[in-house]
Amino acid sequence: MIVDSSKWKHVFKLDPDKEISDESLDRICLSGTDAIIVGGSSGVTFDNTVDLLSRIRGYEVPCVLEVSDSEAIVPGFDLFFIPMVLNAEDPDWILGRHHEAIKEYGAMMDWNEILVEGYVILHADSTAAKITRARTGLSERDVQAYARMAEHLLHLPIFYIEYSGTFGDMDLIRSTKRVLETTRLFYGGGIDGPEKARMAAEAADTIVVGNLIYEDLERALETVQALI
Ligand SMILES: CC(C)=CCC/C(C)=C/CC/C(C)=C/CC/C(C)=C/CC/C(C)=C/CC/C(C)=C/CC/C(C)=C/COP(=O)(O)OP(=O)(O)O
Ligand SMILES: O=P(O)(O)OC[C@@H](O)CO
Ligand SMILES: [Mg+2]
Repeated sequence: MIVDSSKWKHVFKLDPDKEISDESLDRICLSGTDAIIVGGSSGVTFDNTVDLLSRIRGYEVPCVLEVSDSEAIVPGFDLFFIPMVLNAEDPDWILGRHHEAIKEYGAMMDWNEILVEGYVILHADSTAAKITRARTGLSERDVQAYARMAEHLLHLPIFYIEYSGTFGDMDLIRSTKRVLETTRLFYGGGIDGPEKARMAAEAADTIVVGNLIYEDLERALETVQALI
């Protein structure tokens, strides 16, 4: 069965490069979140991804692999999200790596399971920004233009504003959402509890909670309840 991500309001992002106990994972998977995304910008390997998938697979929650390294593509997820970093200065992260991966896996890919995310990375100090050499000093009009490109030029299902590690500008998220019609707006970055979860959920379609899982599990779980 193909999972439908178009109604998700809250997702947790688990990093295969970080440790999580069975008890914490159990609470995350049973929290009522709409889905778990498995992904990270560094240290993601085939082995640590298989390990995390096999532990999440015991639960019913939909589970997505957000591919950041073609050596760590593991079959068996419900969906695969493929980031395309629209504001990357290094074109490798827009289409280069994707071309290499499709050369290798193209013949065996089930395209119905694959969703491309148009990413705009805005936190200059994040690993993702450094790796991709993201142009982070963008104006509101720049970001809106990327959103329109994602929707109308590229027909992408997801536009992802990534502030990984810091809480972003909610006015920018709101004004970007206004220019999107069908493409879903994902927001991630610095959600450190229910208050910010609510603020972000009012501005974006789907919010992503990552680091907080590893920093304060109780508050991470409260971000799910905050949206109910
Ligand atoms: C049968 C079978 C094997 C089927 C699989 C088929 C399949 C899914 C094929 C995929 C084909 C494909 C097109 C793959 C893409 C390959 C690839 C490497 C693309 C590049 C992705 C990319 C742009 C990565 C850059 C980094 C990035 C944007 C990562 C996204 C996640 C992110 C930002 C996480 C935040 O990370 P965190 O760890 O929290 O770090 P910081 O806060 O420090 O930034
Ligand atoms: O880790 P945080 O800052 O919550 O960010 C979530 C997600 O957008 C990371 O890709
Ligand atoms: Mg993280």
